[in-house]
Amino acid sequence: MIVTIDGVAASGKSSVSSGVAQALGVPYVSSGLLYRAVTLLGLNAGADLADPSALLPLLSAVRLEPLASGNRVWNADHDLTADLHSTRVDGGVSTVAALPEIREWVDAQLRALPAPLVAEGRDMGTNVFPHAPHKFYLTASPRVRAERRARERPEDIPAIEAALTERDRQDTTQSAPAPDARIIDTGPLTLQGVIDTILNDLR
Ligand SMILES: Nc1ncnc2c1ncn2[C@@H]1O[C@H](COP(=O)(O)OP(=O)(O)OP(=O)(O)O)[C@@H](O)[C@H]1O
Ligand SMILES: Nc1ccn([C@@H]2O[C@H](COP(=O)(O)O)[C@@H](O)[C@H]2O)c(=O)n1
Repeated sequence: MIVTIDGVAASGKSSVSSGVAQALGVPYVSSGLLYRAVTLLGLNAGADLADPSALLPLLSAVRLEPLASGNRVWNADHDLTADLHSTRVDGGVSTVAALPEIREWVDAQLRALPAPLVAEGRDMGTNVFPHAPHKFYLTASPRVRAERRARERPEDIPAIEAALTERDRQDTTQSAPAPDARIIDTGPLTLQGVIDTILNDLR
């Protein structure tokens, strides 16, 4: 069984997926972490983030470890996870994610993972696991999402909102909801409310 949870930046995908996965007793995978890892390694290597031939050689030892409690991304024996959610990575990840060769590499990592699984990202329900029986798509207004993100990163809310809106724009190509996905506006809901909405659907 595979559950896909897609949505725009900071819509709650990771937090909701973690809660759903823990309730189901299965792992969840945050596909965005793989794109973030490619971006971080590219930045650290001084590589052109638009050049797949500069990025792919950096990925030979990268692997994602999906756990019900959270994901970890390793480069050989170096845990990258703590460095993946930063404004620096946010600024380059959409450029990396636009590369077909990188999307192909990420998709292969994801499809190699065993079911059952909760998979979150932008295109889990449309491209990576199109035959998943349960698909959800999370939305919320840019301002709501910025206010939520501001609680994690002490930055100016209008600046966060502008950055999220720009990332949404750059991600448009891969971010459309699957036609058979249930769309959930998370704005009026608490985090637990979104998790419960999905769990009730799965019963
Ligand atoms: N329904 C909700 N109500 C209140 N806070 C929420 C809700 N959903 C998520 N949050 C909070 O919003 C923040 C962003 O959530 P999360 O990181 O899960 O989003 P995301 O879609 O995975 O983000 P990104 O796309 O950047 O990876 C977190 O602090 C999370 O706890
Ligand atoms: N399935 C996906 C997941 C992510 N991306 C790109 O990665 C960026 C970071 O994703 P988060 O979920 O951690 O915000 C995102 O902005 C996309 O550029 C993707 O293309 N496909």
